[in-house]
Amino acid sequence: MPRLAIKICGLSTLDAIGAAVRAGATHLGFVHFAESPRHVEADQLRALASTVPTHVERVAVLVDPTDETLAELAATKTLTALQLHGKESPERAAAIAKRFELPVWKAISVKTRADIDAAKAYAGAADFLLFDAKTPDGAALPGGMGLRFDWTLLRGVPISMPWGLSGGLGIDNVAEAIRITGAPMIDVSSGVESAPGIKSVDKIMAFCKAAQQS
Ligand SMILES: O=C(O)c1ccccc1NCC(=O)[C@H](O)[C@H](O)COP(=O)(O)O
Repeated sequence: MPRLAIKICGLSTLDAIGAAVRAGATHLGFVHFAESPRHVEADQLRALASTVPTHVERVAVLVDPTDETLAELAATKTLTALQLHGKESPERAAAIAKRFELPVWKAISVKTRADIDAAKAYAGAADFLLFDAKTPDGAALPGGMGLRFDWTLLRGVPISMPWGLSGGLGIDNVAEAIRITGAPMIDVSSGVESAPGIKSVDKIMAFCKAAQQS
């Protein structure tokens, strides 16, 4: 595993996947949430994820998924993790991990230090925490909106499990975000797009380069 893990999220084309892999992304994210401009159906996810080299992780991004949805995605046999981006409780996260036998990532919506502290409840229930910006009440999506939180909130916070930073990252701020937070893993979606849901090969390359050089 490289010093810094990089997840490019919301992929829906072979071109963008190829660029992310060539640029050194360690994780690729596939959003399965109908309201998202990045939504991919299970069949599309299977077709896309099956082209990804096995050394690159394939993460499905879901919002309060039912067991039926999870079963459909798990049946693609292409995933290496499930990212829960809704209001899933620690108990629900643990139940999903047990039933579907895949590592579970829990997205933690952050606005205040209390949100970060509350993430401790997922120790032993989830395998990975992804700190992302809290989207406003009534927002169309719980993620992928290019919003950032105050990164200094993470300074000096002991986090006892694997974790990553997300929310509003882009080519021009990713180095600063890593410097402030010490994040071992970073995740980006809209920061490498030319329009909502449209990934830019050039931006993916530039983002990974900026992160790797930080
Ligand atoms: O990206 C989406 O459309 C999405 C929809 C529903 C739930 C989560 C979603 N994205 C989750 C991610 O992992 C994003 O990469 C993360 O929120 C950061 O997004 P951005 O601020 O656009 O880089």
